[in-house]
Amino acid sequence: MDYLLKNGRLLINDHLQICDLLITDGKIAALGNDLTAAAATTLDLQGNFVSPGLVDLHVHLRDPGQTYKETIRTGSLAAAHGGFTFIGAMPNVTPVPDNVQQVQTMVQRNRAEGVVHIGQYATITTERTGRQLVDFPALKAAGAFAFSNDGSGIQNTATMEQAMRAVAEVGLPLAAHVEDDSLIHGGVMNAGTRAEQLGLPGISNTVETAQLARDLALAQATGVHYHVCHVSTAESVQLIRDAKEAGVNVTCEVTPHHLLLSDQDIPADDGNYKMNPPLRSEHDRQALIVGLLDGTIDCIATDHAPHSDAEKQQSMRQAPFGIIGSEMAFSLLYTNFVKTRIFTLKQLINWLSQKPAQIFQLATSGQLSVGQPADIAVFDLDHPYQITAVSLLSKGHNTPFIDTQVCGETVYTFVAGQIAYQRGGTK
Ligand SMILES: NC(=O)N[C@@H](CC(=O)O)C(=O)O
Ligand SMILES: [Zn+2]
Ligand SMILES: [Zn+2]
Repeated sequence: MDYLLKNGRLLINDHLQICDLLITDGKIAALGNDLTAAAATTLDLQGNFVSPGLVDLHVHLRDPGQTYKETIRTGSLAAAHGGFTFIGAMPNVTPVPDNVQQVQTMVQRNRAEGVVHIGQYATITTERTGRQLVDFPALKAAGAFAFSNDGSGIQNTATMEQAMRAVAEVGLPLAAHVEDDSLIHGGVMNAGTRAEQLGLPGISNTVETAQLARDLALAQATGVHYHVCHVSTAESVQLIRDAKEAGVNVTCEVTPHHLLLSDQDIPADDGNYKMNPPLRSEHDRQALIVGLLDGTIDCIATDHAPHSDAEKQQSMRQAPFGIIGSEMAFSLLYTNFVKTRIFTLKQLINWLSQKPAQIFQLATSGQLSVGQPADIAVFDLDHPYQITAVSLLSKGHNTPFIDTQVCGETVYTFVAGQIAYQRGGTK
């Protein structure tokens, strides 16, 4: 079906301006005022904001293996609910996409069962453990869009060095979860005064930065496109800033929760505040904001990590790491950073759309221009709404942001010109 979107507001020359947008054959066919198209279905957007579809380089779909937590279907519906039209699916699923057949299976299933575009990560090592590298060229040919062992760091330096050399050859990004296992000591939240008050074991910043420093040296030597997942500390931002200045081919992402919360916001021993990396200090949080604003941090990715209610209702000592993020990322960031004038709307959309698409060289451009695929999100910037558990399309409800009042509700998400989500539509 073709659509004529009337009276939306688009960012044109840094300003929101009323503009119509015509979608035909899955592409943006025209932009302008007073467009008409007899054959298209007309939708009056009533001044709502028309954005390029958002791009999330980091989600966990749990399928196959843990489909009680999420499936390709529910995870992609959650993404569409948040205005995302492309997501990168992490490979910490069972069976592991570490071989040609499983990567091909995942690529086919993502296409058949997902309601948004899905890029499939293959692992770096077999079974996402040990030192046995995957067959990088074969997995690229099988359809992997990048490589990652997300969920764990690569502990052995020689393994990482060889992986980087091989991934540099195939020309895809290597997305690293940086975490030195020998420094964790059973920590479950950020080390510091809040962990001491709560009597919980802490995770130091060096768990992340020690391995990051190692990796940056290896990235410089190998020339690989090294992408750092969920950067969380001030020291990491500085290391990446220095590396970029030295010409290292490094990019990185930050999550909404690390931008929004610090460990001081953890009210009690509550599993919904447990994620990896943990919520850090206020000093770290401020450094992440500065890092985004000065270009050290390239983009925002949710690290959507669904778990069951029963798993997350436990103490932080027992609950698994991770919180959901797809469905509230834009609203939370818009409300807390754009409405408060810390970010402009243009900056936020750049970090959530154009920039991630550009650094991973995706087919989706993150831009609204004639001829581009019609991957589009429409947001209501003006009317506040409440994030509620019942409104979520994810199987997971594990987020500290339930019952938060925000603006920026998704009204429509179009993927390749078709409606993937619409407000008030059926589940
Ligand atoms: N972020 C998390 O706390 N958890 C992720 C793994 C990961 O992103 O490292 C998960 O798969 O649950
Ligand atoms: Zn991770
Ligand atoms: Zn993750």
